[in-house]
This record gives sequence, C-alpha cells and structure tokens, in this order.
Amino acid sequence: MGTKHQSSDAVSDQKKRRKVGFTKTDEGVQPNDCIKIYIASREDEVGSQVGFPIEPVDLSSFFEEDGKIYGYQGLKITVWISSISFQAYADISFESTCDAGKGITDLKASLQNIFADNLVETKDDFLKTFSSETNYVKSMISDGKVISNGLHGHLNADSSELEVVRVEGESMGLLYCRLVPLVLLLVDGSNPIDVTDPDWEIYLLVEKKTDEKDVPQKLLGFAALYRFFHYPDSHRLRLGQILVFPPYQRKGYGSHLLQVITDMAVADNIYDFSIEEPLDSLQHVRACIDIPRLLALQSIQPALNSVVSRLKGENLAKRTQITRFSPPSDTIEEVRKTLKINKKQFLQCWEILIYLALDPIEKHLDNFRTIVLDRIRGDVIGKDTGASGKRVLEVPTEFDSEVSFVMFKTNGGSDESKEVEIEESDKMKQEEQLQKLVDERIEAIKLVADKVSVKSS
Ligand SMILES: CC(=O)SCCNC(=O)CCNC(=O)[C@H](O)C(C)(C)COP(=O)(O)OP(=O)(O)OC[C@H]1O[C@@H](n2cnc3c(N)ncnc32)[C@H](O)[C@@H]1OP(=O)(O)O
Repeated sequence: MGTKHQSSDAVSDQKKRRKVGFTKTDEGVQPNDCIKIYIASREDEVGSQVGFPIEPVDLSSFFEEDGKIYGYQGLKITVWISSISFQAYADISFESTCDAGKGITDLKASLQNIFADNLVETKDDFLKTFSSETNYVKSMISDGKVISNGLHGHLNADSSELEVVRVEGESMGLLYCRLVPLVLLLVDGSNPIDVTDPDWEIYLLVEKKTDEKDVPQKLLGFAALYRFFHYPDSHRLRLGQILVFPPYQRKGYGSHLLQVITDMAVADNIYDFSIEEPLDSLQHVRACIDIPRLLALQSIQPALNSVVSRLKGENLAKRTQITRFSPPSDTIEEVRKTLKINKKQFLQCWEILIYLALDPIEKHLDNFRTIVLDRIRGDVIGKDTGASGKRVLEVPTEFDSEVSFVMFKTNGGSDESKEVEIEESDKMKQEEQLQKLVDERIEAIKLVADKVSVKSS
C-alpha cells in the first residue's frame, strides 16, 4: 500500500497526541466520497484510471466508530484490485493532516479491515504481480473438481469456454481469502464464510482460453454453498454468497453459475436448495431459471389451470374475505422432490406462473393485484391484524427505512379517542406502504415474465 507524504506509524502517533487548542472543528469525510476503486486486469491500467470502476457499498462500517475519516485535507484514496491475483494496492494522497480534535484516522488499519493481507505494500510490487501471478487461478483450481464444462451461448465460442470448478481444502481457504474484499465491497452487510468449516463448498466460474494472452484462465465469479444434514438421510443445500465480478456482470454468467448449481442439486438428489436472503437482482436470476423448469413439470398445468379459471371467473374487488390461491400441497411436495425448489421459492414462482397464465393479463390485472395484495398483507402484517388489542405500526429500521412494521399489544385503560385517531392514520400509512410493495412486486414479476416469454418464443 502506498502512503504518500506520511507513514501510517506517524499517523498513529499523531492520533495519540491530540491537540487541545484547535480552531476549526473537523467534520470528517465519508469514505465513499474519497475512495475510488478499480478492477485492473493489466499492469498499464494501474495509475491510469482505465480499469473497471466499481461502486462499493457504504464503506463507513470499516472506518472508526462513526464511520468517517478525520484529520486530512484533500484526501484521495485510489485502490486497484487485480483481476489476475485479487491482490490490491492503495494509493493515498492528501494535502495536509491536522488533528482538529477528532484525531487522524489510521488509514492503513481501516483499509486492512477490508483488504486484510491482500494489500500489497508498494506500487512496484503490485505491478509485478500481473506477471508473476498469471497462473494464480490455474494453480488454485488444479486440484478442483470440474462440475460443468461447456461453451457459453451468449459469447464467442473461441473465447468462452466456461468451467464451474469446486475447490476444496487449503486452496479453497487461500483463494477465498483473496476474494473476501470483493464480497465486502460489493454485497451489503456480508460476512466472510468460515473456510475452516468443512460443510462450506466453493464453486468457481472460470473462463478458459481467455482473450488476454498469457492469462490461461480467468476467474469470473464464485458461489459459496452450505451443505447440511437433513434427517434422516439427506442433505440440504443453501447458497450463502454468489458474486460475479463487476466487469462480467449482466452478461449471463450469474445465470449460468446458478443453473449449474441447480442442476447439481437435482443430480445429488439433495432435500432442497435454498438461498440465504437473496437480493432482488439474484431473485430475478433465480426466478428466470425456475419458471421454465416449473412449466415443464407435468403436474403444474392442472393445478395452475384450476386457479386461473377461478381467477378469470371472479371479481375479487367484491370479495368478502381473503381467498387464497395457493398451489395444492401435493404439488408443493412434488416440486421440492423433483426440482429441489423449496416451498418459499415455489410460492414466489407460483405468482409469476399465475401472471403468465392470466392471458391477456391486462384484462385480469385487477384480480391479480388483489391476490398479490392479500398475500403481501398476510406476509408483512400477519394473520393477527385487526384482532382486538393488537396493532401494527410502520417503523423505520436499519434494514429498510421504508417498509418495516412492528406489532404491539395495547394494554387496557388507555385513552380510546386517541387510539382511534392513531389507528386511522396508521391504517392509511400502512395501506399506502402495502400498495407500494404490490407495485414493486408486480414490476419484478413482469420483468421475469418478459424474460421467460422471450426465451420460449
Ligand atoms: C445470497 C447472496 O449472495 S445475495 C447477493 C448476491 N450478489 C450480489 O448482489 C453481488 C453483486 N451482483 C452480482 O454478483 C451479480 O449481478 C449477480 C450474481 C446478482 C447476477 O449475476 P449476473 O452475471 O450479473 O447475472 P446475469 O447476467 O446472468 O443476469 C442478470 C439479470 O439480472 C438482472 N439484474 C441485474 N442486476 C439487477 C438488479 N440490481 N435488479 C434487478 N435485476 C437485476 C439483469 O437485468 C439481468 O436480467 P435479464 O437477463 O432479464 O436482462
């Protein structure tokens, strides 16, 4: 790591000696405002800002208690991450430092919270890694087990032979430690997996015959899966992390990797396959894979037809109670057994299948909206809504300031007129929030429906 003008030891010493008589308070700077991060695949990209810029998540959790950097004027930090060795180099420059009461942030220690041992001390040493580490990926996967090997349809056949390789043992631990900074920078709130736990499995997406001469194999992304015992004699597979590196995103690689993992789950006859807290982007990719698989399952059509004909014949605006349009339980079980899709994911897909089957959707959109609303109301607010003494309130939380609700029980003896007032405004707010969630959900469903319709036409 390069620290221009000042070593980190000097910075630490200054931090300890806080000045008393400062004149101007130090407001600090947000890390995301002064740190630029690039992925570089060649030596000449370092320093020239022609690498691939990445947009990191909020970096404040890696810096001091309140997430800011203090004590610097004109601070600029540029980090390059090599896509060959996944080591990094940080170029730090600033006009001056001054302890104005908040100390001077130890930048080296903070950057190490993200990059750990992957930061190379000097630029020269970092530049050398582009030639000395050209075989890094190849050597790491040399003992790996190839899970899938084939050409990728979207890309030129000459340069697009893809392999999914499972790495194990020491190689897995070493390689994963090089990938952790990218996980921390790109997946909000992520934590590194415990590579010493033998139930974690890492699958790498590797491009062979790359277009970059001298680089025999290029790592495009990876997935970390946890395999755990399911009584009495099977296993469940849960995807904990998946990452396609930014230069290769939105080119079909994530779908390819997830498809291979899904096929493996079926081939291994595991109990079911799940994903831990999938982000919307991943949920979209997953649904685009699962919908065609579900449509190809024979028992889906009769179950779907019966729901859809009811929906076409009824006017749900006039319903007197919530009607469920769930799939039959034997279909849920068959989907799990044959496709390894768990119930939660199947119910998500079920809504999309109904949307696709309600043709023309424009004619039945009101009814569709109603079933989505009823389902979301049930998920978010729960069955107890409206029961006496129970109340649901919208509250902002660190997870999602817009759509969080809390339920509490009122005790007797409170001011009833006030309660009615609060109840009415709460209800309106709640209804608005629910409608917003329905809009978002229908938009997401539409995206998947458009994608799978194009694929099948
Ligand atoms: C359990 C977890 O790991 S959750 C965290 C998931 N990982 C991340 O978010 C890390 C950053 N993102 C990524 O690594 C990748 O974008 C992945 C893994 C989510 C997807 O991989 P990609 O190679 O980009 O996916 P791929 O190209 O196959 O498909 C992308 C599809 O998702 C859509 N998509 C991509 N980003 C988003 C987004 N933010 N919101 C909605 N849809 C999105 C694209 O439009 C595309 O859809 P289309 O095929 O209908 O046009």
